[in-house]
Amino acid sequence: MGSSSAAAPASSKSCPPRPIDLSGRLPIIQVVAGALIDADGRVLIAQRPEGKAMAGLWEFPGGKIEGGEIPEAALARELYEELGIDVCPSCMLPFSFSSHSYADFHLLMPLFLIRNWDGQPRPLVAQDLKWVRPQRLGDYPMPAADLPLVAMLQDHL
Ligand SMILES: Nc1nc2c([nH]c(=O)n2[C@@H]2O[C@H](COP(=O)(O)OP(=O)(O)OP(=O)(O)O)[C@@H](O)[C@H]2O)c(=O)[nH]1
Ligand SMILES: [Mg+2]
Repeated sequence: MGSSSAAAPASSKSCPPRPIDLSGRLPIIQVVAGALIDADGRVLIAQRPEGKAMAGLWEFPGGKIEGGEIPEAALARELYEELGIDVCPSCMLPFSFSSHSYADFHLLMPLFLIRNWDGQPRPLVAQDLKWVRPQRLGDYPMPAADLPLVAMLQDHL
């Protein structure tokens, strides 16, 4: 208090590089994703279809939040459209989120953990689905925004 020195906070020196664009030029895209976890503790990932951005990469099922939707409603809709399963919003456990600048948009994506659903997931949109042990998720190329989420899942599950 009262000092005019403008020393940077000590923590700023140790901040790891993060892919965030602070210029304000990027539109924010709000997406919601779910990590389905089966009885063996494996996580479901889906391979993005040909013709879409980031085709071939593996991701957590989900998609863009549409106008007026809350994240849980959007995720229930996306999981029905993409996997043919019914998930009750109260079974979606908020886990973490990604805030990541790609070249042309900034992604804001909450990730929910889901252990209960009705139906058998089918690749209605994805090229392929895989149930993967958390420690093996690194074997599958995923979008850059997902990498911190994968690390958190590996620590948590
Ligand atoms: N669903 C999902 N999208 C992700 C993940 N990671 C990530 O960067 N994204 C990006 O979030 C954006 C939204 O994804 P999406 O293509 O699934 O959206 P959508 O299901 O509504 O499809 P649509 O826009 O063709 O209708 C894409 O640019 C996608 O690459 C992820 O783990 N899951
Ligand atoms: Mg999608």
